[in-house]
Amino acid sequence: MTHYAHLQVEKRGHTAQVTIDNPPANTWNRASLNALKQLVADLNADDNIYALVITGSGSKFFSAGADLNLFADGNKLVATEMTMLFGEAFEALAAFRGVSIAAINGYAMGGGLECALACDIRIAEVQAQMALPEAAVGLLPCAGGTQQLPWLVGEGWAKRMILCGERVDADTAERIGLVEEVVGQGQALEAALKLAEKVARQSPSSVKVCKQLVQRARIEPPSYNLIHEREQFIKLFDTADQQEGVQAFLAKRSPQWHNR
Ligand SMILES: C/C=C/C(=O)SCCNC(=O)CCNC(=O)[C@H](O)C(C)(C)COP(=O)(O)OP(=O)(O)OC[C@H]1O[C@@H](n2cnc3c(N)ncnc32)[C@H](O)[C@@H]1OP(=O)(O)O
Repeated sequence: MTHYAHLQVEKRGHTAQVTIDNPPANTWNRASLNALKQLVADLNADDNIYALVITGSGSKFFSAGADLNLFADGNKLVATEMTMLFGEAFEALAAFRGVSIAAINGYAMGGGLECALACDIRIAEVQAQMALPEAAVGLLPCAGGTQQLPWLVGEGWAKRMILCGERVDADTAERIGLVEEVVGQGQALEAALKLAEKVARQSPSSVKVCKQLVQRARIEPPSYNLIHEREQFIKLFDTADQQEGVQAFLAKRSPQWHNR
């Protein structure tokens, strides 16, 4: 299997289990961001993969964000390169064809939280802590944080986190809509994999289009999207999965998806 720098990848059925593995804090650097971009491209090309679960290695960090050593000498070329790499990697993750689930097993800080924000669903362990603390070190969240966070938690909480450096615990994160589920210590991965199994019971053709429709709701007005929704519904009838889904239901059997 291809080597992905600082990422462990294991395919389990229809799910790709991805572990950010860059001790001690699972920080992001050039190699791991390039690897994530390549990995998502490879998973998009694998018809057997319907879901991606991403977590951090060890029990303390999901990811502490960018490796701050990269920004120590004020090099603008490095800043430009890193913000491009973050953007490309996390935009690729957000556009993943299937469903992405962040299993937040510890600190998710800065670019670590932004990685989770690029996923469709977030599950946090009870001891996890989340923050966008870039302003505390003279930076700003440049991997989607200023745009994604307010969408999920509203402008007030986003400003508390981005402008005041507030760190939220898992229960607060659930209350404000930053994560959808809180589980016990050491249980995020298992919970995420279970949810991924539910994804595998849905038609991958439907899931792909539904995800795009939901994401479009952020940028296009409902008047336009409602028309688009109807068009996409009709287009699904070109897929083998549509035929299979309805026929399996009527025949009282489990569907066998084709991903086309
Ligand atoms: C576009 C994206 C931009 C960004 O992401 S900018 C970076 C944003 N992230 C941060 O600012 C988080 C920085 N880290 C922390 O604040 C702390 O960590 C925590 C609160 C998360 C945990 O604190 P504690 O329990 O005291 O652990 P520890 O000793 O600070 O961390 C263990 C080792 O990990 C290194 N480390 C942690 N975060 C980073 C980082 N972001 N870049 C480089 N190294 C990091 C530390 O230095 C240390 O290392 P050693 O054991 O050698 O002393």
